[in-house]
Amino acid sequence: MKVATPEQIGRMDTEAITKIGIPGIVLMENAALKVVEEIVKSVGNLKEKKAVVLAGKGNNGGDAFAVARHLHNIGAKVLVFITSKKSEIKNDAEINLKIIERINIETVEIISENEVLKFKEELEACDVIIDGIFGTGFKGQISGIIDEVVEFVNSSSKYVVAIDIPSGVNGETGKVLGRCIKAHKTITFSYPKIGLLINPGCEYTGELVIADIGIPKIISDAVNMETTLIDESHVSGIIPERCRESSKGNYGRVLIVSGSTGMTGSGCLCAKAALRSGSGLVYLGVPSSLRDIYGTQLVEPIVIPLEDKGKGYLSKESINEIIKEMERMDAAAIGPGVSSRQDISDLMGELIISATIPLVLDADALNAVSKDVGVLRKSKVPVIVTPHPGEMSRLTGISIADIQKDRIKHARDFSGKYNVITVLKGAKTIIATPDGRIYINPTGNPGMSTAGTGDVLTGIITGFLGQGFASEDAAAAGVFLHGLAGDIAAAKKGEYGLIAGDLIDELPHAINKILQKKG
Ligand SMILES: NC(=O)C1=CN([C@@H]2O[C@H](COP(=O)(O)OP(=O)(O)OC[C@H]3O[C@@H](n4cnc5c(N)ncnc54)[C@H](O)[C@@H]3O)[C@@H](O)[C@H]2O)[C@@H](O)CC1
Ligand SMILES: [K+]
Repeated sequence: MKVATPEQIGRMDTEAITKIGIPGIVLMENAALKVVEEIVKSVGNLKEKKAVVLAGKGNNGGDAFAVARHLHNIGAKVLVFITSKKSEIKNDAEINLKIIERINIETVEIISENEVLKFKEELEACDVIIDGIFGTGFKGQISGIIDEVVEFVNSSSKYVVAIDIPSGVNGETGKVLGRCIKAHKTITFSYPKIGLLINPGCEYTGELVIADIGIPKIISDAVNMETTLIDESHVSGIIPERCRESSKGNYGRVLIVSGSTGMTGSGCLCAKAALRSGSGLVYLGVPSSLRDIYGTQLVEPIVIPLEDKGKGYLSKESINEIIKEMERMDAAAIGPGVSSRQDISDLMGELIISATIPLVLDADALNAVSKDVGVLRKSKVPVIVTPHPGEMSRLTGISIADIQKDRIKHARDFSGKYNVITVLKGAKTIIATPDGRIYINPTGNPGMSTAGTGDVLTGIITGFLGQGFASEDAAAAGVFLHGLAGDIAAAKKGEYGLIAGDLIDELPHAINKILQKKG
C-alpha cells in the first residue's frame, strides 16, 4: 500500500476540490462519517453515552465538528471543546461549527484554566474522547493550554479516537517533540501518512484504519508516492505460484559463505531459512576445518569446505574457490558468522568487486565493509545490505541514536550514496532503494530480538534472490515474511521464549498465508 506525506495528501485534497470540483465540505463529511462508523465499531451503541470531542482551529477541527453532529444524531451526549477562539475558525470548519451551534450542541472554547478544569471534569464522566486538535497541518510541538489538555486525555483511561493523526505526531517524520495524544484508534484519510507508521509516531496511533474519503483515482494516481507500506497483497504479488511441472533446478542455487570457530550456528540458520523460503539448492561455503560440525547439523544443504589451513576461519586464500563456486550459483549471501578478523575484510573487498551474482551482505561482512565502505560502489552486481542500527552506525560513522531518530533518511542516504538496497533492521524495518524509494515493514515483534533472527532474514532474502526475484522484491517479501513468521511463532509461544529456529519452522505457514491471498 502506498504511503503519503502530509504535503501529498494536502495536494490530493486541493486538486480534488479545485480540478475535479468536489467541494471540500463533501470530503470533510465523508471523513466524519468514516470516523463515526469506526467509533461505533469500537465503542458500540452510543445512545445516551457521553462523547467529548476536541477540535482545533484547522480542518482537523472541522472534521471533529462534523463527527460531533453525527454522534449527536445517533443519540450520544456530545460536548465539544475548541482549543482556539471560535473567531479563528474559517472556511469549511467554520461552516461545520455554525451547524453544530444551530442544533444546540454545547461548545466550549478552552482558552483559560477555568475551561481546562471543566474539561477535566467532563472527561471523568465520558465514554469516548475524539481528538480533532491537529492533523496533517501540525508542525513543531504542542504547548500552552493544549499541552495540559493532552495530558488530561492521556491520563483519563478513556477510549481515545484520533481523527487522521494523533495530535502531536508530525505526519511526515513521525517525530513527537512534546506531548502527544495517545490514541486507541486512528482513522486516517485516503492513505497512511509516513509518520503514523514509523517510530515514535506509530506508538501513538493504536489501531490504524485507512478510510477512503472519495479522492478520485485520477488525482491520487498522479501523485508520486515514493513510500510503500509492505502488506499481504504486495507480497502476494511478488511470490508466484509454483509451476506444477518443476524440479529443484527451477528454484535457484544459492551460496552462503559463512562460519568461523564457535560461529557455526548462523550459517545453519541461514541455509535452513533459504531452503524454507523455497530454494532449490543451498550450498554452504564454510572453513574446511569446521565441515564436520555442519555435516552433523544439516541434512538438505550441501556443505562446501573452503581451504582455511586449519585456522577455523576464512581468509583471502579461499577467494578463488568462492568466486569459482559463484559461477554456478544464482545468488549468494556473505557474512553470517565469518568473524571480524582483518583477513575477512580483505576477503570481503575482493568478493564484492569480483561477484557475478546478486549478493546479500550481512553481519561480519558489513563490519568488514565498514573499513572501506566505498568498495560497495565497485560491485558489478545488485547488492543488498542488511544492517541493524549498530552495523549501520559502523558503516556510516553516525551514532546509533541519530540513525534511530531518522531511520528513513539514513537508509535512503546510504542506498543513494553506495548504490545498494539497504535493509535497516529493527522495529519497522526500512528498505531503501538506490533511487530513493522506501518500503516500511509492519510485521514482527520484540520476541524476534534474539540471536540468529538476522541470519534467518539473510537466508530468506537470498533464497528469494536465487529464485529470480528482483533484489527489491526479494528484500520486501523477505522482511515481511520474516516478521510474519515471527508473529505466528509469538502467537503460539509468546515473545519471551521465541528463538530464531521458530521463525524457520513458521516460515512455510507465513508463505502459505500469503499464497492463499492469491485466491
Ligand atoms: N479539504 C481538505 O483539505 C480536507 C482536510 N481534512 C482534514 O484537515 C486536516 C488538515 O487540515 P489543516 O491543513 O487545516 O491542518 P490542521 O487541522 O492539522 O491544523 C492546522 C492548524 O494548526 C496550527 N498549528 C500547526 N502546528 C501547531 C503547533 N505546534 N501549535 C499550535 N498550532 C499549530 C496551524 O497554524 C493551523 O492553523 C487533515 O488532517 C484532515 O483531518 C479532511 O477533512 C479531508 C478534507
Ligand atoms: K487529530
